Formats: sequence, structure tokens, C-alpha cells
Amino acid sequence: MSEVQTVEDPRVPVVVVDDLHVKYRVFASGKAAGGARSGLLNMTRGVREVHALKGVSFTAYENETIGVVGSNGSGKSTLMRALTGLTPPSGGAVYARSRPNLLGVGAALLPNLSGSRNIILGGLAMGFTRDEVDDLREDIAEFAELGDSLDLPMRTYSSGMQARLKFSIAAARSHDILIIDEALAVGDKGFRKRSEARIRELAGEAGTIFLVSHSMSSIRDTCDRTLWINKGVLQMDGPTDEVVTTYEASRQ
Ligand SMILES: Nc1ncnc2c1ncn2[C@@H]1O[C@H](COP(=O)(O)OP(=O)(O)OP(=O)(O)O)[C@@H](O)[C@H]1O
Repeated sequence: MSEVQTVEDPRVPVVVVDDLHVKYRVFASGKAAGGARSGLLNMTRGVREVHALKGVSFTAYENETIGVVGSNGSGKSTLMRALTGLTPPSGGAVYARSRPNLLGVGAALLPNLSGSRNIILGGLAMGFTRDEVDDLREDIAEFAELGDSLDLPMRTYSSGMQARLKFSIAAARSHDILIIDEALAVGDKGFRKRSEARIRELAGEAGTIFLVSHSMSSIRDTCDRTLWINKGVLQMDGPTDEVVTTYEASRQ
């Protein structure tokens, strides 16, 4: 009699993506009906479908920090939006242990309020209580290193300064499943180093992190596993070094 041996996988799955398809319907303006002067667009000939993800499947486990690479328009952001539930699948499914959070509390921040007020607002938007926000304010301000600028309205900040503030607020709490889309590409070198270190800390706090970036050094420094998305297909999924090396070679 043959013996069937089952090997238990000790890893705990937190996100399962199963044959995920995403299609967008876009209205391409094309040539205006009746000539450009009529000012009317021919909507019937202009509907186009973009098949942005074509059957992507993978499982992400607890404590993994996963890089997501691919050329412009390959489907990385679409995949991340589908993970958060912002973009509905047109086929397949996404299962997650808890709702993945997209790093960035940008939508909750108000340009006319000062950096300090936005720290409070962003903290509340992330689900902290008022007392918790009061406890964290100093830490967030210190991490952002914006000095006196924190008293100025956020609209006066450069894009790098805004990114620092958003990162500092969002990174103040550990998330079960966290998605960072290009967050490291902004800010200066010093801030990038500190944000990478903070991401590693967050990853250590039992979270699962997805990092979408065009910076291969950020991916190599931060991620143990990497997904390469190519034209809507998961081209490769494996240890970061192997995937990034193959991806870079493909672009020579
Ligand atoms: N809201 C949308 N409506 C229509 N098409 C879209 C929409 N968002 C993305 N697309 C299309 O889907 C495809 C994948 O785009 P996506 O933004 O996911 O790529 P990406 O890999 O994140 O690109 P990048 O590296 O440039 O940020 C592209 O062809 C893009 O034009």
C-alpha cells in the first residue's frame, strides 16, 4: 500500500488572488462626428476595452514584503487597486484576511490646513482615537522632519514635502496588509532611507507589504519576493534577486 504524505505549509496566507481579470471600458474620442467643427464626439465608434489584467494568480503570506515591478502601463496599479477593492474584477477573485490599505491618506488631507492639523485629520481618518492621535503627533512630526513648515498650509508644500507628511502619517500605524505605490520614489535620499527602514519595521510587525516601484534598488533593499507584471500577465514570481535580474535583462 502506498503511503500518501502530506507536507503542511507552515505559512499563513493573507491574500489569495485567483485568476484575476480587470477590464476597463474607455471612450476614445476618435474623430469628431460630422467633422471637428460640429463639436460632437462619435461615441459609438469610440468605445474601447482595455484588458489590463489577464488572469493573475498568486498567494501572499504573512510577514512577506513583496515587490511589484513592470514597465509603464503593465497593470501594477490596477492589481493594487483590485487588492483594496477599489477596482472590481471582471473575472476571478481576490480573497484577503483583512482589507488591504493603500499607503497614503492623501484623500483625507486638506490643502488649506496646516501640516500639524493634517496630522490630526489623517490620524483620525486612519481610525485612531483622538487620544491616540495626541500621543502620536510628536512622533509623526518628528519623522516628517518638516520643522516650522508644519505650521504652514499644506498647499504651500513642495510635492516632496507633501509626500513626507503623507508617508509619516500613514506609516504611524502598523497595517495588516499594506500597499505602497511608488511612495519611496519621492522625497530626498535621506528621507528615502528612513522610509525604507520604517517599512522594514512595519513588515516586522507581522504585516504583509506590497511595494510597487520603478526603483530596483528600493525593491532589492526592501523585498524578499517580487512579482513581475508584464502586459497584464504575471510574468514571474519568485525571490527578488532572480526576478529583478531577469526583469532588468529583458529591458536591455
Ligand atoms: N481608469 C482607467 N480607465 C481606463 N484604462 C485604464 C485606467 N487605469 C489604467 N488603465 C489602463 O490599464 C493598463 C494598466 O494600467 P496601470 O495603471 O495598472 O499600469 P501600471 O503598471 O501601474 O503603470 P505605471 O508604471 O505607468 O504606473 C494601461 O493600459 C492603462 O492605460
